[in-house]
This record gives sequence, structure tokens and C-alpha cells, in this order.
Amino acid sequence: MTRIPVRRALVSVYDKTGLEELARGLHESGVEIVSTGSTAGSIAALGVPVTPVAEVTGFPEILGGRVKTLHPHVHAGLLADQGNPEHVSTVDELGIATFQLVVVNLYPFRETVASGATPAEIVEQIDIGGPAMVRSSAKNHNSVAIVVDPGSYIEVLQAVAAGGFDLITRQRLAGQAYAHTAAYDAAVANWFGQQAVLADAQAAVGIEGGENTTSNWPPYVGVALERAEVLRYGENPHQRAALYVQQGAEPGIAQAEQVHGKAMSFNNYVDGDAAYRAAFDFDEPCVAIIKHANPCGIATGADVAQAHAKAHACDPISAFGGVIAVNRPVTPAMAEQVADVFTEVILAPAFEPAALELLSTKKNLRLMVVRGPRPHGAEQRPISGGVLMQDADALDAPGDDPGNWTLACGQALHAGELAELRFAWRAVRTVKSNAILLAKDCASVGVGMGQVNRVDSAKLAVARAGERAAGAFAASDAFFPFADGLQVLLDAGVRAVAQPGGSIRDAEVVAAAEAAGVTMYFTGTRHFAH
Ligand SMILES: NC(=O)c1ncn([C@@H]2O[C@H](COP(=O)(O)O)[C@@H](O)[C@H]2O)c1NC=O
Repeated sequence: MTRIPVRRALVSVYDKTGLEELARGLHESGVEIVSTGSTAGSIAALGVPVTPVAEVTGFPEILGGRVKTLHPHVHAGLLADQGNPEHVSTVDELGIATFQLVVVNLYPFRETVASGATPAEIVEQIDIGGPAMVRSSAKNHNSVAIVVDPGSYIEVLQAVAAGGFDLITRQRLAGQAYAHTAAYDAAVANWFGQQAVLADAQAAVGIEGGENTTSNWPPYVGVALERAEVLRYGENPHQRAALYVQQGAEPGIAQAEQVHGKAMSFNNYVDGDAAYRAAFDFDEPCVAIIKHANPCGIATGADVAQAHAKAHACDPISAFGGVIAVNRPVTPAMAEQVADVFTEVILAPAFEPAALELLSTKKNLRLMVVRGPRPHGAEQRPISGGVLMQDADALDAPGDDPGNWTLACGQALHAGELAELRFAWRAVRTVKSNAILLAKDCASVGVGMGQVNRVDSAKLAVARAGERAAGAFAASDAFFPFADGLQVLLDAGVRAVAQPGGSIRDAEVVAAAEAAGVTMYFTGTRHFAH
């Protein structure tokens, strides 16, 4: 493989991490370093020889740094194919020296947006010259190696000392470089999109009839995904699969840190995500046990061990091979309970040392550290040929506060009972629609999920609860279109029901509850989850 010896390098970095080692190493290998303003200043301060880029261009940096490397003496030096005799003679005639290595990292655009800077400050942090150099060098990877990641300087110095970069490495670096500028431009485009949304919203204020409905979503959304892991297989063994993390996204399970166990599978991630969302919906210590993206047990408790015991008791048969999420650090007491049950994954914000030690003896159990709370931004759902976007179904709708519920029939519940019904209401939204959840003592006791009619979901919940259905607190993720589904719950002896209300047959539904002497609240909010 042909290596291209590095004689001349262009270094222009905003992030000066590792710059000292890089500059010293390049100099020791006999490489001439050309550099921009403060990068050159930092290198010179180390006592390492450096040529300021203005000496190469014969032009000062102007417009507050907007123009420093945008010059033919730089870009021809980056773009000349050093294996092409015509290119070589052209640059020779014009007295342009070529580069074999370019090290660039860009102005911190995303960080500046996140810092709450003004639009003018943000715009100034859109790097122009940097991406131009990155793209020129990457295009000309036949002659130039382009490095955008301060984490790869050691590899860079090794390659330089070994006689230069081979073609495969230059191609790989070029790919990384284009991914880097693409992600950067996507972040810039997304910011401009957000500005457009804000401008539209401001323009809509005062328009009679109110709200701006057309432009609440940006005209373009750039998503940059970086492969974090190749998975053994997908949902089934014949499907290939990989995990990608979304750059700039709120951290979630894709960014979780594995502290024990074999590699996560595709299904572990899917179930883990459902478990994470469920457990982190609660402020109290909460444990959710998930199978096939649905809870087979969810409970809150005084501590995580109690919450786990209650969640497990909901459906011990289904809990076998489950994925567990907990919204507090795992304690030794909880770890002892879990150790007795075959479990695929536990996700938690932390594991107490003794818990970690105990659970680490289980070689098939995966332990993942996740940072809560669950992401609240917009959610994407791929469909064939596109993506649907929606606001995350946060638990902040008026109907999520029992204080806003309407008593449809029966005696108002006292505070303790209302807390039970509130638990059922919060927990049911983690269940795939049609969803019916029966709870007692702030623990699910029967869950009916994913049925194509509400009657079957009710039957399933009641069947799973068995005797526990009597006196249970029931929640339905959407209204009862007829009284039949509710009747299943009433016949099983539930104590109270929370449901959105809003069916054209509400009167029939309420009459059925009233006849059974059961309290029913309308929440006014629906929580479908598909
Ligand atoms: N305008 C230009 O010609 C230009 N050339 C390089 N840059 C950026 O300037 C930064 C380095 O500048 P300095 O060495 O002055 O800290 C790098 O992030 C680089 O991407 C430029 N800045 C912005 O566009």
C-alpha cells in the first residue's frame, strides 16, 4: 500500500486538546507546520517552529477571522493531486507548496447554541474556512490525509513516523471528515430551521383566530447518526443490525454505559427503551419489568427493593427473561431479589458497589447505566419512505394531574385512593394500545396490552389479575367506545376507573359504572402508545 510521506502539514484547530503533542511530534518527524492565528500562536509558544498562514497567502487574516485560509495558496496546496503531473507543474509554476496532512477542528457551533448565545454570536460561530479545508483535503485524499478528531493524534504521529498514511487510511479519514462536516452543517441547518419556526410563531401572534398551525415544525431536519456498535443480529437472527447514536440528541439508552455482561442485542435495546421510559415516568422509586416492549410489572415503592418485589409479583411467569429498568441506584437488597430471576438486562442510573458485585456473578445479565430523566424532545418514528415527528408524550398534560380530573360518577376518592388511581393512570401509558391496567398498592396487578379492541384488553387485564382485580384501580389509555369493555372491569369488581372520556357513548359508559357503584374519573387526556 502506497504511503505518502508527510513533509508539510496545515494545522488549524479551535479545540487545542493534544495540540502540544501533535506539534512536537510533527516537528520531530521533520514536518513543516503551517498554522492559523491562535493555533500558530500556541505552537510558537511551545518553541516549535511554525509558519503563519498569512505568510503562505501573503494576505492578512481579515474580517475578524472570517477570511484566513480561504486562499488559492492554501486550497491549491490542498487540492493538487500530487500524483498528477499537470497539477504538479501548475502548482510549481505558481509557487504553491502542497500539503500532505491537514488537522482541523471547527468552531463550536452546537456548544454556542446550547450556551444560550445571541443569534449574532451563534452566526459568528459558523465555521466557513475550516469545513472548506476539510472538504478540499478529503476530496484530495489521494494526496492528503485529513484529521478532524483530536482523539486520533497518536495514530497520526505513528503514521507520520512510519513514512506517511496509506490509501486505505486516507480514505477512512476522508469519510470521517465528510461525516463531520455533514453533521456540522446539519446542526447549522437545524438552527436556522428553529429560527424560522420562531419567526413564524412571532408573526402569528396577533393574527386573528390565533395559532400558527403551518410552521410549528422546521422545514428541514438534519440527523447525523454515528455507528456505536454492530449488533450480533436484528430482531431475528437472519437480520443484520447495528446501533447508531444521534449526534446532539438528548442522552437516552443509546448512550447508556454497559458495566457488566455480554453485548446488548437489538431486542434488549428495544425493550430497554420501553423499560427506561416506563420507570423514569415516576418521581417515586419505580421498577418496570418489560417483555416485548410491554410491562409485565410496574410498581413504585418506598425503595427500589420494595418496588421490584411488587412489580415482579404482578406476573412472575412473564418476568422470566425480562428487561428491568429502575429510576434509582440498584441496592444490594434489590440485587438479591433479581439474582433469583433470569433477567436479560437491568438499566439504572447507578449500581451500589455491593449490588454490582453480586449481579456481576451472573454472566448472562447485562447491566447498563442510564442517565435520566427520559428524553422529552421531539420523537421520530420511521415509516416506509419517511419519518413521522411528534412531541414526546410527556406527562404534563392537564389530564395527568388528578386535580384536573372530572368526577363522572360515584363517590369522590379520598387522597390515598386517588394516589392509587394516579399510579394506574401513569402506568397505563407505558402499555401498548389498547391498554388497560389494574393496580393495587401502587403496583400493576393485571395488564392488558396491544389488543385490537378494548374488550379483549380488559379481559386480559382481569385474567392476569385474577382475584386481585377485585378492589383494583383501573386505567384505560383511551375512552371506552362502548360500555362492554368497562363492563368486564366492573364485573371483576374494580374499585375505580380513570379514562379520558369523550366517547359519543359516554352516557352509556357512565351509566354502567354508576349501576355498579364504581367511581369513574374523566382525565380529558389520552395516552395512546403504538
Ligand atoms: N475563515 C477562515 O478562513 C478559517 N480558516 C480556518 N478557520 C477556523 O479557525 C479555527 C482556528 O483558528 P485559530 O487558529 O485562529 O484559533 C479552526 O476552527 C478553523 O476551522 C476559519 N474560520 C472560519 O471560518
